Amino acid sequence: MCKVVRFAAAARLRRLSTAIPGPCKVQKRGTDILHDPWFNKDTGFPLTERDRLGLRGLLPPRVISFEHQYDRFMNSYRSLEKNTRGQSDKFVSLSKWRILNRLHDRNEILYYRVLIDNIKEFAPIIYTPTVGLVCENYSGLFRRPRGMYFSAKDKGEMMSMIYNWPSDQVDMIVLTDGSRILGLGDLGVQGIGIPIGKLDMYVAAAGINPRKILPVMLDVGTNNQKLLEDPLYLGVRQPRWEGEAYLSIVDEFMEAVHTRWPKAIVQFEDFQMKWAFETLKRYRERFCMFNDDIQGTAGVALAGLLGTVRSQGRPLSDFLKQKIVVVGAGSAGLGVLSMAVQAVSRMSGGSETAANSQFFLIDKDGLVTTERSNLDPAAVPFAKNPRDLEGLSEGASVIEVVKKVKPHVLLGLSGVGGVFNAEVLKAMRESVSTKPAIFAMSNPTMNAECTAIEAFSHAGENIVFASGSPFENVDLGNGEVGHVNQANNMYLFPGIGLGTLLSGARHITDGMLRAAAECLASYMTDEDVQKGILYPSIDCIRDVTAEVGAAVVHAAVAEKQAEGHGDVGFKELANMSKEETVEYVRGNMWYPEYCPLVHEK
Ligand SMILES: NC(=O)C1=CN([C@@H]2O[C@H](COP(=O)(O)OP(=O)(O)OC[C@H]3O[C@@H](n4cnc5c(N)ncnc54)[C@H](O)[C@@H]3O)[C@@H](O)[C@H]2O)C=CC1
Ligand SMILES: CC(=O)C(=O)O
Ligand SMILES: [Mg+2]
Repeated sequence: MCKVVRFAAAARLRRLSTAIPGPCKVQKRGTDILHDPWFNKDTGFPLTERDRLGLRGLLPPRVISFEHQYDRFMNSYRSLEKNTRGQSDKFVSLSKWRILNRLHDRNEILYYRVLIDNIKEFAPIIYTPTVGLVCENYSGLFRRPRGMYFSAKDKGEMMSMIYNWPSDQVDMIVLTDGSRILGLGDLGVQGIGIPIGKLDMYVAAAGINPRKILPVMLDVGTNNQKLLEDPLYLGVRQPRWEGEAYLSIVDEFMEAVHTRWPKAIVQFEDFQMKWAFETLKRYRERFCMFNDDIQGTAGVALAGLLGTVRSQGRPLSDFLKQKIVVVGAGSAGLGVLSMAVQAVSRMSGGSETAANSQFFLIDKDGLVTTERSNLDPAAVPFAKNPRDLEGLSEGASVIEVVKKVKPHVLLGLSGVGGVFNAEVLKAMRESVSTKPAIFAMSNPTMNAECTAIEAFSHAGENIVFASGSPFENVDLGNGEVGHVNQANNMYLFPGIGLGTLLSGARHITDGMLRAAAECLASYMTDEDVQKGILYPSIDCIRDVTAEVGAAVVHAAVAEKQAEGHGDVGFKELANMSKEETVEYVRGNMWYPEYCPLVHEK
């Protein structure tokens, strides 16, 4: 249950609301409006509006209400489900994505309404896992462009190109270079599906106005040979730019964006590790930006890790005693470790180096120690000194580490499906925890370190389980249910973005990110957490985002980062109580309703 009214119920209440939304100005007339998904209402244009906007005769005469249009769409969706029964999962998922995408291309208000009202059902289609399939097949699926594409060929042109985007105001940008799309690797230009999916989540969860979002692909080539040889491939056919050439392209993009929209927030998404860390360091003091894979994931994982302590019926201070094995030393795994180590050192009042002792890091070459040659600088703080290890050495395998350490938590961010095999999961039965936790956080589903069924059947029924992509709860066969949590950064990035926007902060600080994570960590009740439910249902995503957004606003005020937003200045923000801040954030969420269109020359 959400903290306030269940979101879906709230949405239904709004459907019944009789308040008429204010007018929207449109510079177009006639068919140009019907072809513009921002303004198109399909058969929903009232007759007076048809007269005013030159639409008479361009539509069938009957005016269909919004509710009726909504029901018609859902009926076609249900028919599609029925008609594709028995087909392959891939076929069914892509068919569902296509029907939603066609609506997105045609009528944004209706699209976002069905998305918001049915977020639990549609998130797995517009987001992980189906978005991964869409990216893999993007060149073949491509019908219409969405967002902007800046390529290596546009060097020197970006400052003017940015003005080709039709919206005067952009608040939220999600940017990728396609180099590490989920656990699917380098997908080049096809990775644009990720910014589109993430921004759909921004609209659904944070109520960012869809006219103020911008998905961006920075296409600097691809090292994916299969794509380079694919005649349908739509990206630049060249190996990826590297070094200074690469950075100069990203610099140019960031300058162009902030020249046109100085307050736009840029979320970096699915960059390969070296550029994820490098760009975060390069831009976080200069622009309002964050890296979701490093920072958003870290907060969601930390909230989950604190939840596992509560699930054992232990006080939070016991976090200092937890043994945690992280499998995957990439941008996500290292981001999680660095936030978790900071939390431990804050709780203990000790140094971050001392805090490291409870964490074990494993990458594709096994346990990471200081003996590793070519140790990545970002992993250095988490490398174990072999002197501190009893019976384990450099490169020890996952099973060796789990057997020896008997960790409270085994957390995967490796991008490799099945790494938590039956042997590893069975070894977790010897965990020192009363509720061993398995976090298989890699996406999409095929890349999860294990499935939910595997986890409950091999590691035991008393585990806590979380995955990055959704799995069904597991029937344990004894009348009990093994609860599946979705440990995905979607629980935080919308609130980080919205809170930053509404605070008017110029930068996203560690304190703002920490506030977001702590807010998520405290969202669930003790009763739920002790049942193994660490994260809220996705049905509550707007409510979660309102709380997280408010926590971010508060932190921005406390750190004197907030400059205010619109009519609400720093002083007003600083005078708001916690509840008032949540209401301020909630009240600024856009909600899809047809507005009366007024023609403006
Ligand atoms: N649930 C969530 O919210 C999030 C999930 N992810 C997922 O995490 C995965 C990794 O993302 P990044 O860290 O950005 O990737 P990355 O490519 O930067 O890092 C992958 C890491 O896994 C290690 N690895 C590869 N094979 C391994 C094996 N067999 N055993 C142990 N370690 C192995 C690599 O050495 C590397 O350290 C992806 O699947 C991504 O979808 C990423 C961000 C958020
Ligand atoms: C969820 C996410 O950001 C990822 O898998 O990369
Ligand atoms: Mg990502």
